[in-house]
Amino acid sequence: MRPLWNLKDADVALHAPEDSATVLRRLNLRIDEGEFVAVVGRNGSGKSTLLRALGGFAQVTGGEIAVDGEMIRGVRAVFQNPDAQIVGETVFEDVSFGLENMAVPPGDMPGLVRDALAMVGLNVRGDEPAEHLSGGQKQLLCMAGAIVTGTRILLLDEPTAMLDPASKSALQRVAKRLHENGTTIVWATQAMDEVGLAGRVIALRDGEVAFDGTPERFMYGDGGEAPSSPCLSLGFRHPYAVEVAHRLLAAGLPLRERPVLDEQLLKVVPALCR
Ligand SMILES: Nc1ncnc2c1ncn2[C@@H]1O[C@H](COP(=O)(O)OP(=O)(O)OP(=O)(O)O)[C@@H](O)[C@H]1O
Repeated sequence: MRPLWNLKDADVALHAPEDSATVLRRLNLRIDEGEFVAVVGRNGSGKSTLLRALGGFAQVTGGEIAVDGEMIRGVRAVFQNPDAQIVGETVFEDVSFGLENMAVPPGDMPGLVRDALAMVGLNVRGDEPAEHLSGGQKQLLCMAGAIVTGTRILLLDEPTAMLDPASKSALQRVAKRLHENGTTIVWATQAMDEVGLAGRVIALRDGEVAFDGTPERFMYGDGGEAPSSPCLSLGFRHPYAVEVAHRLLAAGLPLRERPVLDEQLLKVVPALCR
């Protein structure tokens, strides 16, 4: 696969080297086109800084970061604080901002904006002032503004943090669909129940990579039977499906798969009864 980012011994600081301490140290990571990567870690571990570095918004102060410049040009990011990203006065103005930059004909914009709003499940009028939206609705608005451009690379920083369960599921489905259509997604999260959406987990601890592997290995470790895992070592709890599976394994039941998502657990358990 085509590498989009290749970090070699990269140190990353938030601002110019002279006024900011290094946040990420000696990162060695390669992320390829088409990957869906979950970036996890406790508060302050450096998830947002990594996304900023990938988006070109943070300083690489040591080592190197090689990027596929042509692909990266279209990258779209949704960061944690939606208020800092909303640029339009109304919903329509905000979502269409990226289209204006791409010189999309004005006549095409209403349909594209409508589709993006429907896709993220934000049911508000186009002329609604953006400042009237709730925190979660603003998060969905930013997501609509990111996907309306048809971007092939999405950087999402805890995009479901402010969402109710239905909106959270809807946004996860959107990400899944975009990924199936080839979009590269880097998704920072603290919600262990969404780690299984990704094909790869990068866990950060104190600015360093503490784990890089599949969601299954993150939740079950290398042995699979013991109730310990990189997930627990990093201070997180197993999501429901993993907790149940660990208990079934501890009870001696022969699970053929290692579920990470609830829907995977729902397939594994009936197989035990056959
Ligand atoms: N604007 C800033 N100025 C100075 N230090 C900052 C700034 N933003 C973040 N930091 C520091 O950089 C480190 C990493 O922060 P970062 O936001 O990348 O972590 P995070 O894993 O995304 O955290 P969270 O889960 O709380 O969002 C922390 O030690 C934090 O204090």
